[in-house]
Parts: sequence; structure tokens; C-alpha cells
Amino acid sequence: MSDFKTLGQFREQLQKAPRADDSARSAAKVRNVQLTKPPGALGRLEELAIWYAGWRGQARPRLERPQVIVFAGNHGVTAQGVSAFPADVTEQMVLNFQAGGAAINQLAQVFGAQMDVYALALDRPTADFTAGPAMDEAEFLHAIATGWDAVDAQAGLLATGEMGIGNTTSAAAVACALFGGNAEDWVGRGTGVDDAGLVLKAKVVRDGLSRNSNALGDGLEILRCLGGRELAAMAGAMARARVERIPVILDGFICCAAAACLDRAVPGALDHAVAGHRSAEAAHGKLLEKLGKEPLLQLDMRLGEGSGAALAIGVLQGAIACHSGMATFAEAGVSEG
Ligand SMILES: O=C(O)c1ccc[n+]([C@@H]2O[C@H](COP(=O)([O-])O)[C@@H](O)[C@H]2O)c1
Ligand SMILES: Cc1cc2nc[nH]c2cc1C
Repeated sequence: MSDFKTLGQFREQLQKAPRADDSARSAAKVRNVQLTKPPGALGRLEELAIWYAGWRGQARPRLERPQVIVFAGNHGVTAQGVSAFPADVTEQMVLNFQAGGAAINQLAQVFGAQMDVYALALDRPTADFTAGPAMDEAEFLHAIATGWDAVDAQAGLLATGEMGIGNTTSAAAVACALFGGNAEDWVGRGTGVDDAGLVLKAKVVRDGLSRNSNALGDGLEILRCLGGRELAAMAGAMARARVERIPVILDGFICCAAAACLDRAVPGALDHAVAGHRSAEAAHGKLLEKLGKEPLLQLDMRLGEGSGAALAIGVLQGAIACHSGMATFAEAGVSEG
């Protein structure tokens, strides 16, 4: 169980988290070149399997017990009309997740993942960040701790997803605070706002940054002041996974904005994470570039919920199955080139 009394304690856990196992990684590399295929013929699957082997500390790993966690939160900033959908949809979708009716339920099931859903104080939206910080420190720490505790320490993989009407505005503000540029560079259509909605979102992001200008020097402060509970919980879950050496697959724009705050707070904090997909949200590609992560999939999805990350579980399963299951040239009696 987490017992963070201060943000400093959380940061400290992340700073002292273990790194990947270099000897398992090296052994996996040696195995990779012996497998019955032309060198490099499995493309990015090869590096993916080696990355996974390093984090799990096994040269010939199996992917067992993948976990998908969906965190839901409500945002005070929705009162400004930044989403194409009403804020009530957050709670309605949580009921849908719990009943098994959402896209993420189907995808988690297809890839054999356990799926957990956490609704964070939906009846108490965060404060509108154009008027002040979205969360106070206690609320923020509580959301981080919820994410931290939600991770199954026995899981072999974590995919983090979210649900929160208004959260593409929050994520755009976070990204703009972290990486600079104009608000227009970071806002997108989210659930489907029109051109006027885009203009409004950019103004809201600008207002949020100027109202919280004293917070912009630190990744965790940016997440507290401009993020939301579901973003904080995703960051908490990713941090816990890092401590447990559980590899992570990142989802869309909102998930990556939360992740970027961790990376800013503790450089290298995302070394155990790969980008599951590039979503259709306008600035997701740019955010992934800032993170130095090449997405595994690009299917024009813009759902959130962890759906892109869940699909990428299948890619990782394929990579690991080949790496660990294939015969070597020597075993199969196949001539090397
Ligand atoms: O994952 C993405 O890149 C993504 C892009 C656009 C929208 N979403 C989802 O849509 C919701 C936020 O959209 P909005 O328009 O209410 O800000 C939230 O529940 C997200 O899961 C997610
Ligand atoms: C229906 C609906 C489902 C979602 N899932 C994630 N974000 C969402 C937003 C809406 C509006």
C-alpha cells in the first residue's frame, strides 16, 4: 500500500526505482540473432521483445497476467463548454465499463487482460484550472495513491487508460506547460468539437497557464494544477509499475500527457513504457516525439479508455511469442546466411 504523506516521498520512490536488468537484456539480444529468420526480419518486434526481457529480468520471457486499468475523473473546466459531450457521460461510461459494454472491455478480453476500473470522486469535479489549481496537494496525492495501489504487483504488463469528459483540454494545458509553444499547437477536437470549440479550448489553455504560472517549473506541479484525478492516477500507476519492473503500454493523448509529467519530474521514469498507438488527437504525434516514443500502431483511433494500448498488447504478445518460442538455427538445422 502507498503511504505518501508528501509529493517528495512519491518522487523519491520513483528516483530510486530499479532499472532494467542488463544481463537479461544482453542474453535476449544474443538469443534474438540465433532465431530462424533473416536478421531484423521481425522489424520492431525484435527490439520490443528485448525491451520486455530486460524489464522482466528474463532472457526468454512469457507475457502473463496483463492488466488494463481505466481511471475516470471529472473536470471543472467542462463548465466552459470545452467538450462535445456533457460531463455526466464520465459516470455513465463508468457504469458501462462495469457492465462490460465498452470498447475497452472487448479489447481487454480479446488479449486476456484483467481489467479494473477506478472512478475518482466523480461527484466532485476538479476545480476549473482557469480559476486556480485543479487539485490541492492532498487531492492530488490521493489520486496518485489510488493509481499506485491499483497496480497488481503480479501483473506482467500494465496498460493505463482513462475516461474523463473535458480531459483533452486538461492534457493540452499540461503538454503546453511542459513543452511550450502556442495553445493552438496542443489542442485538438477531443470527442468532436467544431472549429469554434477549438478556438475556445486554446483560450482556456492560455488562461489556465497564465493563472497557474507559478507551477510551471515542475512536472508534478503541472500535473496537479492543470491535470485531473484520472491523469494523476495514471501517473501513480505508471510509477508503481516502474518500481515493480512491470512494463507499461501507453495509450492516447491524455495518458501520454500524464506520463510526460513523470518523465519531467524524474528523467528516465518512462524507460519501462512504450507507446501503444498514435491517436487521432491532433497533438498526440508531437507529444510522442517529445517523449521520444515511436508508436506501435496508428489506426486513427481517438477513444481513450486504454483502447489503443490494449490493442498493442496483442503486438507485444506476438513479439514475445516469437522471441521465446522460435527455434534457433542450430535447433532447427536451418543454414545461416
Ligand atoms: O486517447 C485519446 O487520444 C483521446 C482523444 C480524444 C478523446 N478521448 C476521450 O474523450 C474524452 C475527452 O474528450 P473531450 O472532448 O471531452 O476533451 C475522454 O474520455 C478521453 O478518453 C481520448
Ligand atoms: C461515449 C464516450 C465514450 C468514451 N470513452 C472514452 N471517452 C469517451 C467519451 C465519450 C463521449
